[in-house]
Amino acid sequence: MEKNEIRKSVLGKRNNLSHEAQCLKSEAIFESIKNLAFIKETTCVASFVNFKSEVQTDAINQWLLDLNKILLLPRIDPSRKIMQFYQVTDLNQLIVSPYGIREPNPLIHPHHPSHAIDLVLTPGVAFDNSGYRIGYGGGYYDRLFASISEKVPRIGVAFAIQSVPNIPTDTYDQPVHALVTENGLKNFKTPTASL
Ligand SMILES: Nc1nc2c(c(=O)[nH]1)N(C=O)[C@@H](CNc1ccc(C(=O)N[C@@H](CCC(=O)O)C(=O)O)cc1)CN2
Ligand SMILES: Nc1ncnc2c1ncn2[C@@H]1O[C@H](COP(=O)(O)OP(=O)(O)OP(=O)(O)O)[C@@H](O)[C@H]1O
Repeated sequence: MEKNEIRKSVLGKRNNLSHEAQCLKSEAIFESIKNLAFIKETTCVASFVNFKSEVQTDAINQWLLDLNKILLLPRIDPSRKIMQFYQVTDLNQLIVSPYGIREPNPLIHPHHPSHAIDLVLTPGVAFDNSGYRIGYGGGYYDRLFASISEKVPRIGVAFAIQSVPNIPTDTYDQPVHALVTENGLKNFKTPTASL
């Protein structure tokens, strides 16, 4: 299947999860993330704010804040095709962007350089058995991963129904090192992954 077909098919399945199933699965994913021992060693975590039928991340983000992590959330500039991270300390201060994602407000949230990130919790539409991912098609995470060290752990956060056997790859595609779903954490055999 081509990327676009996979994107459509997985989004169809994800949109079909009941609200209750989404909540329960998101809670299970949060529990798995809490059990990741190496999070203790991180200072600066790039996370995301769920939109549409994605895994709900507010509880995860609040937990990171409660642990005194530097929490970075993304904001995109679609005309320049760039994504930047801002430090957020209060999730109530996010503002809704024109395409409907809650994002940091650059007027009050400090911009943070991406080289300071030491863990990336990564959204996605589909992930395959090697860690390759399909997102919403902007290439924002591919560009982020190309610009930071490969040693920085990148963990996909998704429902198990978003796992697919194989995604066709282009030269710019960047895999995640692991995927956390409601069934737990799965590590991929990537050259630099060591979780
Ligand atoms: N929760 C979350 N935040 C995220 C991402 C994500 O996947 N999930 N992103 C991951 O990159 C970035 C946002 N990426 C986006 C990419 C496309 C569209 C969008 O509205 N696309 C149009 C079609 C655009 C086109 O192809 O012309 C649409 O879906 O209608 C929105 C956000 C940063 N923040
Ligand atoms: N490192 C890069 N430099 C420049 N352009 C890139 C880079 N990586 C990806 N792109 C461009 O981004 C576009 C979208 O890529 P792709 O369809 O793989 O996005 P995606 O992984 O679904 O989206 P996202 O990462 O935003 O979730 C492609 O047209 C590609 O040319």
